[in-house]
Amino acid sequence: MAASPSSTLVSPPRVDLDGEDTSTLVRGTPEWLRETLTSTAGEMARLGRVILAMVVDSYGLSHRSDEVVDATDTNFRMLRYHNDTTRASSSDGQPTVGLAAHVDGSYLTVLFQNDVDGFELRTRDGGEWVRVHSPGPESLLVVAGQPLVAWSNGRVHAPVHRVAVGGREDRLSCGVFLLPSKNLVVDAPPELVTVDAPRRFRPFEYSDYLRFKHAGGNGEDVLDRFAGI
Ligand SMILES: O=C(O)CCC(=O)C(=O)O
Ligand SMILES: [Fe+2]
Repeated sequence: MAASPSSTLVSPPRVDLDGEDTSTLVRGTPEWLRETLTSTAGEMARLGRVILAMVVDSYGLSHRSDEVVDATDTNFRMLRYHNDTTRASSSDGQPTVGLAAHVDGSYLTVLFQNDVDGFELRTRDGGEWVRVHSPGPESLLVVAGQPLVAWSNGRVHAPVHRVAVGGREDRLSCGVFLLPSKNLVVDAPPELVTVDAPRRFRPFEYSDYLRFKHAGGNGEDVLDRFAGI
């Protein structure tokens, strides 16, 4: 059966890029690696912000992209999924899950993985898991999360995803989570609430959503339960 995520993750350091002192990003990490991590996380965060602005622009709201992008924070996280052959297959033929199915609580997540696949998306009808193959070391995966669903009044889809393990090597990944600022009120702009597309979510403070999500599990219905109208 599915292993608990914590048993396969090796001390994922959470890095607060917006902290006062970025040199404490990776305390206990050698200097040479610290610099690499800091610049990698910084570049991935920059890319995340550019993509978020592109999403806002794509709704004809370029005048709003600064206000959305400026009210964000970032987290950088590194994950290691052990290739544990004793748990590589289970009696019911289901893959071993290294990270349980969830929907992200970020606006966007920018992910990089080594060449060991394992990231899987659930199809929108909920019927099937689809493996996302990394096209190569120069590619990143960008995943939408629930705050973007709320901001876009339901236009953006935040996919349920998980990580399946059991390959020949450990899977390594790192990701930047582009989050609404903690006390930001996440709300769809008036342009996206129309007669044809009535309001789907009440405005909410991001920290309240996070508290609700952490208490209530990772189900894809979290946003609806918390703020659905
Ligand atoms: O490790 C991965 O590829 C996915 C990580 C992920 O989905 C998450 O941390 O939210
Ligand atoms: Fe995720």
